[in-house]
Amino acid sequence: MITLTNVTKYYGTRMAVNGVSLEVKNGEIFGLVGPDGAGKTTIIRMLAGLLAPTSGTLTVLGAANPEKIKEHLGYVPQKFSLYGDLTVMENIRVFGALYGQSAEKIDVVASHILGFTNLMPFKDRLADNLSGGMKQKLALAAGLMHQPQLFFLDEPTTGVDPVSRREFWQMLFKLNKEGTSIFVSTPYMDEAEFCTRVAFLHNGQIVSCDSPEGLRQAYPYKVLELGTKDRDIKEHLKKCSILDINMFGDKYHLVVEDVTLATTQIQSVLGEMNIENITLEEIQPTLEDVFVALAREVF
Ligand SMILES: Nc1ncnc2c1ncn2[C@@H]1O[C@H](COP(=O)(O)OP(=O)(O)OP(=O)(O)O)[C@@H](O)[C@H]1O
Repeated sequence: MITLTNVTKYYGTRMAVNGVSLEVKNGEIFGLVGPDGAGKTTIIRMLAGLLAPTSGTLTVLGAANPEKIKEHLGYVPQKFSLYGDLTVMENIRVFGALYGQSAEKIDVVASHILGFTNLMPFKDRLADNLSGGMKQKLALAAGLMHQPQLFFLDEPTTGVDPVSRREFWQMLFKLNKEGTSIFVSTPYMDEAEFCTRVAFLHNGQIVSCDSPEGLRQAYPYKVLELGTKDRDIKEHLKKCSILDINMFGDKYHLVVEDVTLATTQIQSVLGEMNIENITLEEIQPTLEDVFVALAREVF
């Protein structure tokens, strides 16, 4: 469905994408995950036919130039422009018309898509008056008006609240189940869990690419989760056999090689300091743990 072979992209002298090769299969929800500036937008724009690689080759739905098959591609850019002074339905109709569909077809597809995205009750609301999450849903709806086979979404949930993010992903699952392949970029590690496969991008390079389960299995360490109200924990645990300490919500994830040794050391240190009411248990590494470790190796 998508292949990239040794694709590099420069903007002037700045290298944004550095020798990326990957393959995405029909039916996937493929996630491109990485921090700001990693090169996610550049890759998506090349795949959507809006930018040409500086070197390397790519194919999308078998075409070497995605521009030629754009009627089969959907693309929701990071900053999607809706018409703020038009209603939800009017926006949808405009995007349908842009793709050259007849008025009758637009009405049929619009009803389906507004139902699908739960936007029907808001069809007469001005786009400017929608919440951030609803604006993103409208962007998705607009991008679906020509019923693409392959859908590119560039950070569709950035700046959207956690509940709306979940709803948005439910929609992507539904869309995928109906047969649309999805290529989505996100800076949120928790969203990587929702993808069939994930490529972690760092400084324009793919550092790792696998299923969430595969990425977790390749993780070479163990993770202990420590719950404590103490906020100087890094300082206290300096002498323990811990490779890295990262905060996750109100807990700490301690990266260790030997769970038994580290547990004994941590309990002893915290006991000596009279730090009480702690919880300490080994947990499955999250993808965030995996990516933090990968990023550390790269830095
Ligand atoms: N038009 C441009 N001219 C020059 N440099 C650019 C241009 N667009 C992007 N870059 C640079 O290329 C690199 C990759 O940018 P890109 O937008 O693809 O990353 P990203 O992962 O999508 O990040 P973000 O979420 O911040 O957009 C960055 O260093 C960025 O500053």
